[in-house]
Formats: sequence, C-alpha cells, structure tokens
Amino acid sequence: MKPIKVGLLGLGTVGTGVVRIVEGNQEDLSSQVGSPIVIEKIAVKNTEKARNINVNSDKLTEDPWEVIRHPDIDVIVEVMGGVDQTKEYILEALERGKHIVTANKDLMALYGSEILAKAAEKRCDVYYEASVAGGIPIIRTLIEGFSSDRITKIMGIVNGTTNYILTKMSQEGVSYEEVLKEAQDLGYAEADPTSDVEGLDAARKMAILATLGFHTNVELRDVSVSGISSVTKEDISYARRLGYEMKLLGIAERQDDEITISVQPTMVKKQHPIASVNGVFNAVYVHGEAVGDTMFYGAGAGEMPTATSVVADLVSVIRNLKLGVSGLKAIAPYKEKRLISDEEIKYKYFILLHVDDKAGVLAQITQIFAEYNVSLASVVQQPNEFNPDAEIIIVTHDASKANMDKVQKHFESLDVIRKVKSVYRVEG
Ligand SMILES: NC(=O)C1=CN([C@@H]2O[C@H](COP(=O)(O)OP(=O)(O)OC[C@H]3O[C@@H](n4cnc5c(N)ncnc54)[C@H](OP(=O)(O)O)[C@@H]3O)[C@@H](O)[C@H]2O)C=CC1
Ligand SMILES: N[C@@H](CC=O)C(=O)O
Repeated sequence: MKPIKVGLLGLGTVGTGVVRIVEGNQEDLSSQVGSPIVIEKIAVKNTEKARNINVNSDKLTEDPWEVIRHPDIDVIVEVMGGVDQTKEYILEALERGKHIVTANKDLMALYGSEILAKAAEKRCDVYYEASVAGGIPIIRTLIEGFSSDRITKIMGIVNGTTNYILTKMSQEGVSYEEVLKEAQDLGYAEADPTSDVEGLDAARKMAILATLGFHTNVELRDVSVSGISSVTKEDISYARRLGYEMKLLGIAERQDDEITISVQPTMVKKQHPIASVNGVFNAVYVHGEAVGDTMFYGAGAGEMPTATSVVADLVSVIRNLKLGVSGLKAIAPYKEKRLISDEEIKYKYFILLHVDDKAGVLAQITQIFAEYNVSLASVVQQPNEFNPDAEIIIVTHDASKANMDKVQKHFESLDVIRKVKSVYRVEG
C-alpha cells in the first residue's frame, strides 16, 4: 500500500508527541486509514538541538518551505506556533492542494475564516481539534454532536497553564511565580506565557468555540478579556471561605440572537462541576436548548493529550482524502453577529473593599449600590487582619456590567474607600 506522507512543522512539546503516536501506534493507525503513515520531513528552528526523541537527521530541516513545497507530502501538520509567517506557510500549502492539521489557536482565532475560505476554494481539509482544550474532542463535538441543537451557552476552563497555577496557589499555597515556572517546565505554557496568564490564549479559544457554537464569525476583539496575573492568594482564600473556587473562565452566551463572550477570573460555586476541575485539566460545559447541560473534561495541555487530538485529526484528514470527500464540512453558514450591550450583560459580582474603619461607611457604600440599581445578596464588614483598615465583602445579585462599572468609578472617587481591592464575576 502506498504510504501517506506527512510534513511536520515543529518538533517541540506537541510535535514530539505526534511522532511518538504516529510511530508507536502505526499498526492501529494504518489499519484505520488503509495505508502506512510516514512523517517524511520535519521543520525545526535548530537542527542541532538535543531532543528527547530519536528522529533520522535527514528528515530535519530548518526551512519550513522545504516541507510545504515537498512534492510527495499530502498533509501538513503544523505544531510550531506563530501567526503571520505561519499563515503564509498554511496558505501556500493549501494553494498546493495539501491538507492541514494544526494546533494553532492564535492562527485560527485571527485568520481562521481566511484559511477556511482558501481550504474550501481548493477543496482541502483544515482540522484544528487540538487548538482548543488539548485532548478534549470539543471541536468535533460542537460541529457534529450538537449539529441538531441550538447552543445557548459555552463555558469553560480552556487554559491548562492558568488552571494549574490557580490550583497550586489554592491547594498548596505555592507562589504565582514558582508555579508558572513549573507549568513552563512541564510544556503547558505558550512560548510567551503572557498570553496564558493574561487570558489571551483562553480568549482565542473562546472565539473559536463561540464561532462554531453560535454559527457566527466571532473575532478576538469581540471577547472581553482579563487574566489571572492580579489574582492574589488572599482573593483565592476569600473565595474559598465563601464557598467558591477561583477559576479563569471563558463564557460565551447567547440571548435571542445576541451574544457575549468573556474571559475573566471567576468565583465558581463549589457545587458546580466546573469548580472541581483542577491542575492542567480543562472542562467545557455546553448548554443546548434541546440537550440541556453537558460537560466535557480532560487534559487541556501537554505533549501526549494534545498530540492525541492532532493525530485523530490526521486520521480524519487521511480518511477523507481516500474517500475523495476532502473539503466537505457540514457547518451551518455564518449568521450576522450582534453583541449584547454592557447594559444587558448581567451577572453576580464579588467585591472586596478596604475602607476607613469608622461609623457610617457601610451605609454610605450600600447607598451607592442602590443609586445604580445594584441589589446586594450579602454584605460583611470586618477588621482586616493585615492593616488598620476595615474590609467590606459584598456579593451582589445579578447586576448589569454598565451599572457595576459606574459603582466602581464612584467608589474610586470616595475618600473613605482606601482601595477597591478586588472585583470578580460570580458563577453558579
Ligand atoms: N504545549 C501544549 O500543551 C499545547 C500547544 N498547542 C499549540 O501547539 C503549537 C506548538 O506548541 P508547542 O509544541 O508547545 O511549542 P514548542 O515551543 O514546544 O515547539 C515549537 C516547535 O516549532 C519549531 N519552530 C518554531 N519556530 C520555527 C520556525 N520559524 N521554523 C521552523 N521551526 C520552528 C521549534 O523548533 P526547535 O525545536 O528547533 O526550537 C519547535 O520544535 C502552538 O501553536 C501551541 O499554541 C496547542 C495545545 C496545547
Ligand atoms: N498554553 C496552553 C496550551 C494549550 O493550548 C494552555 O496552557 O492551555
């Protein structure tokens, strides 16, 4: 049987896993696709670098174009990262009729529609399961499993690095810097971990999920983003005392035909199944009008879980190639996108204030909430363990984002409020 030849761009964390699975599971894989799968050429930045996998040095090149232009290669697996230059490689590969498997959420969130349009024009496949939630097959699930339903909410822990950091800070009291270094050593973090900790990586993934779930073209700028770099051990400990876990949550919601997408540190009620998703694990909760609540769980980053998704895509692409059905995907056409305004986005908030320890402060503060129509579920005033200020801990009922922004601005102008210490969304 004629082998299917694959070109690999990148032999780092994910690329190494891809080679291990393709070589280690060759018998099973080839029986599924009807021919051997051969990794013909691999582009890396530095061919001299020591690697923890043995590959024939003839296969390595420092020139990705050599892989893209290779006449015998049918499928390109892109696991090197990067955006603008990588987009050029992918578009040229498609132009040449090669199919693509990628784990690159940065690329798909920014240029997915252009790449998919080119793929449709050339009748090629572009599969990108590993770009969201590592080893969880969530993209297939949204495209195929929920094709009959109308999804109204997608909520997820979609970044393994930040979940690993928050879990370690919460359960072991490890410092932020120490645990970030661990996540990097374990291969979870991006080349520049700022995109993990500032929420951008999760925002890219949520843009991909919301595009697929709501059948509209969600762009990165549609996602409101804040990361975990300012979350303190103190915040986490307050959350736990009040019965919540702190998680970096991506939430995409649809009301009628308007949508809103955000990524932010969120206090999740301990009883919610997402609150117990720890470490590098991810989970994506999907609510459909017909199906109701569903949740998908698994490792969100790391060599082998991510490579599992990449190689599963490779199997699909090769099967399509053999059946002559490449480039055919039953995705509903995009609808016009309408974003929900800040007046209509409503959720519960946790607010921690450091205030002057004197009579009347609490009344002044509750009066401000009332002024902006924010009703309160609970208010506690207590001395602060670490300084002479008092602290006030408030949890609101559902309040509009616009009104909460006004409350916060008002607080910042008040002398009796020393500091608006933290404000978090509360879920569940
Ligand atoms: N790590 C993870 O858990 C996950 C990663 N992803 C995505 O997968 C992709 C790869 O991630 P990961 O494996 O962690 O990244 P790594 O940094 O571990 O590996 C990148 C690889 O690409 C090679 N490379 C980088 N730039 C170039 C270039 N210009 N020309 C040729 N080769 C190049 C590097 O070469 P060299 O080895 O010589 O340095 C390296 O082999 C990224 O898009 C990432 O976002 C998605 C899900 C999970
Ligand atoms: N850096 C990412 C890797 C997978 O997408 C993460 O931590 O989730």
